[in-house]
Amino acid sequence: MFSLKESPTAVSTLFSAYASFAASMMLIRSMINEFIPFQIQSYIYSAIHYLFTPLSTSLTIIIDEDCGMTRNQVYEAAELYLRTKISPSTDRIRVSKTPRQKNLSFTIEKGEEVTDQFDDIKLKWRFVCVEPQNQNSHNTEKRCFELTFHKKFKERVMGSYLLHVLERAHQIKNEEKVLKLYNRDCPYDSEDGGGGSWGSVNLEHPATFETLAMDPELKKAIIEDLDRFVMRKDFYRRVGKAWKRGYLLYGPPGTGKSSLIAAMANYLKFDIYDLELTSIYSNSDLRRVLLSTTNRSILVIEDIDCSVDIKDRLSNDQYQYDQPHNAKLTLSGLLNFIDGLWSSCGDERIIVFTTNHKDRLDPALLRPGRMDVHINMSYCSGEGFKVLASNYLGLHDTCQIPLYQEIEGLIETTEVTPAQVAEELMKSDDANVALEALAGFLKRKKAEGNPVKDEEGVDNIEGDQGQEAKKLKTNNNIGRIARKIRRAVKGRYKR
Ligand SMILES: Nc1ncnc2c1ncn2[C@@H]1O[C@H](COP(=O)(O)OP(=O)(O)OP(=O)(O)O)[C@@H](O)[C@H]1O
Ligand SMILES: [Mg+2]
Repeated sequence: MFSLKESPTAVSTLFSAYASFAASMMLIRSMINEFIPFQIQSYIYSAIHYLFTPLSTSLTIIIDEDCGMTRNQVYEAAELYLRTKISPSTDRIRVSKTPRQKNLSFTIEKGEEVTDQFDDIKLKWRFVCVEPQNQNSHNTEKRCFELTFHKKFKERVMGSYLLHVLERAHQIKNEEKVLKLYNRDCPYDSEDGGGGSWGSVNLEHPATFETLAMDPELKKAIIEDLDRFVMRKDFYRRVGKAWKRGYLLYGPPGTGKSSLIAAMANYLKFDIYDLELTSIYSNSDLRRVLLSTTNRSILVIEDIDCSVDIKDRLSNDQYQYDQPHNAKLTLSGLLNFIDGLWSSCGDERIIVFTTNHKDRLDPALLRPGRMDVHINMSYCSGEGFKVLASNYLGLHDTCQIPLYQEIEGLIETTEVTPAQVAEELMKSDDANVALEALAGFLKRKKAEGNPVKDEEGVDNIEGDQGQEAKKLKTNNNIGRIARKIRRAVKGRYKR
């Protein structure tokens, strides 16, 4: 060992050795350029490069922005994923926001690196942009991500890690998605497309399954049904059915039918298309409107019993669809129409009909198998009141409130809708005052002689209508309906 300080002669020897090595390399290079054909030169250079470069232990995956004409989904996923990995050491960050995004989004700038850890694997991401060489060319810059890691983790990165990136990106996209409420009366929004027939506003309905006052069993059954539906892509494909599901929500006004639709949309992150059948004048119109709806959406037709006059308007259309000559398009015809369209071009579609009068519906619509799930949205129950008291007054521990127990008893025997209960609870921020108001309201209702439920929750209306009303209005029925739905759903998927 020697130190440079101690031995100036050693330094000069080192420099002269380096100078003669550099001179010989230049000589060899100029001889190669002079005497060896160009094609062979590149082989020689790559062989020299191979000999003098130490064997690399790392592997780099290139993820280009585009694959041919289409966007590379892995690139898109990486872009979203890396937003969550920006660390304090990152020097430059880009910020953006589109109308479809709830929050600002941050991305790394070109040349920046981000590190990640997946179990015991250390990974390094780099964002690379290559400017077009010719400034006048129409080519835009080429962008890609480089993902570098130790070679020994190749299998795990290619399999589990990249899948993890895709899944996480999907979650982020869902969390950030601004849901849209499409309506044909809303002003047309060019950014949202919709084939020119739908306008849209942001869906800002705050209803969620947590805030819905419903029988807990029924709520659970609906959530399970939705979960199963979205996970059954392969099932629908295998059995050759359109990947869609129909719900019929029925019950008196103010029982939460529209709120349930909003809760479903918020839960699934599906947009809502609110279709007024009265605004449709022909089959071709209907087809155009339906074709311009997107996948992962809920098509809602409210108050379907009030839309019966569609029969006459649709029957005059010159483009009769799947209908015998002179036949009128019925509600079931409309459903066949939708089925036909969606089995050829729609995925992950939910259709919801609502009505206050199930008894007025076309029997074809109520036939088993027509709408997949029938949900009775009924009057407020004790369980429903609990949810509303917690939502509106923040009441959780209610054992100490005698008035609360009294109200629970009154609600079980009086027909009040959740909307009416909510209105009373909003009368004061003081829980006691609000509960007083509600108790007074319930007592007045009872004294006014509103149909009162008997012990089994069946009211005392007589006659045929009464029979139907009994089914509609029975609070205690909800649990049974929930069990029925579960059984029906299980049976359906077993088959
Ligand atoms: N089950 C419920 N849970 C929580 N809030 C409810 C419920 N039902 C009604 N509400 C409250 O009452 C309001 C009206 O309810 P909603 O519009 O959902 O009723 P609806 O059944 O669709 O009525 P309609 O038959 O008139 O369309 C809601 O904005 C909500 O505040
Ligand atoms: Mg409604």
